[in-house]
Amino acid sequence: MRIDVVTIFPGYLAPLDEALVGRARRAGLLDVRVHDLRRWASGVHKAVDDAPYGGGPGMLMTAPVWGAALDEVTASGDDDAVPRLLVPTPAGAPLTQRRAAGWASEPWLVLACGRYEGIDARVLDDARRRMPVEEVSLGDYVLAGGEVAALVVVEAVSRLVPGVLGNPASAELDSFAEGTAGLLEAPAYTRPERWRDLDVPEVLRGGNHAVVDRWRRDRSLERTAAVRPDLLDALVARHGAAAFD
Ligand SMILES: COc1cc(COC(=O)c2cn[nH]c2)cc(-c2cccnc2)c1
Repeated sequence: MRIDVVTIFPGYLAPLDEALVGRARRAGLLDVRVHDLRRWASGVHKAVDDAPYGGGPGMLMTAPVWGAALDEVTASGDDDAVPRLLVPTPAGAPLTQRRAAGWASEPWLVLACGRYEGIDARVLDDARRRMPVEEVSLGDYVLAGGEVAALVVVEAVSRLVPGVLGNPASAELDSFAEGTAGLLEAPAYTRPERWRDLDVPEVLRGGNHAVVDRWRRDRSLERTAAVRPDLLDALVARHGAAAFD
């Protein structure tokens, strides 16, 4: 999978050289390219922003700069390959595991990192004429730019790309993955068996997998009911009382 990230702060994407994503890049599983948007800005100041029409606070990133950048980045694929353009923004649809899983099977993603108050709307309108475009929100808060959100999206997607995770089964049992039917993960333990007078639950130290699975399911239900009752409502709506089996 190829992932391009366009930003005025390339250094913000340095963590993509580290750990899971860094290893996957070096193993040739991911082709991640970071581009400095100012490459496509003109003039001595390489301006990428201007005042919003209609007034309002702050500045917006201009269409000509983004248009030139996306034209070059999205034209650099094999033959006539077309990427999916993802734009982190508070005005986007929520990032979910399901959406990340869908993107993990795409051959090519481009992430556009907004700064200031955002990007001239015509940039996405124009891009939609040539490629799929999705706006994605990490949550109901405002960041200073899309770079941190891009790191989240790249990591959430990359760990689902075949071969990237050493143990693919762990992705199956993520919270929110289909494998756990949308419940939060149960508390987990490892050695030592006793630590600061706290013991690992007895049931986990036995070998009975059916009993362990039941215990984990019960703890997941408890935890989900306590912190995410909305997920439980969705589960019951989907499966009825069988959700608690
Ligand atoms: C592309 O347009 C954007 C992008 C971003 C960066 O992303 C986030 O903040 C975010 C992504 N998920 N949740 C939050 C921020 C603004 C923005 C800034 C100030 C006022 N209003 C909007 C605009």
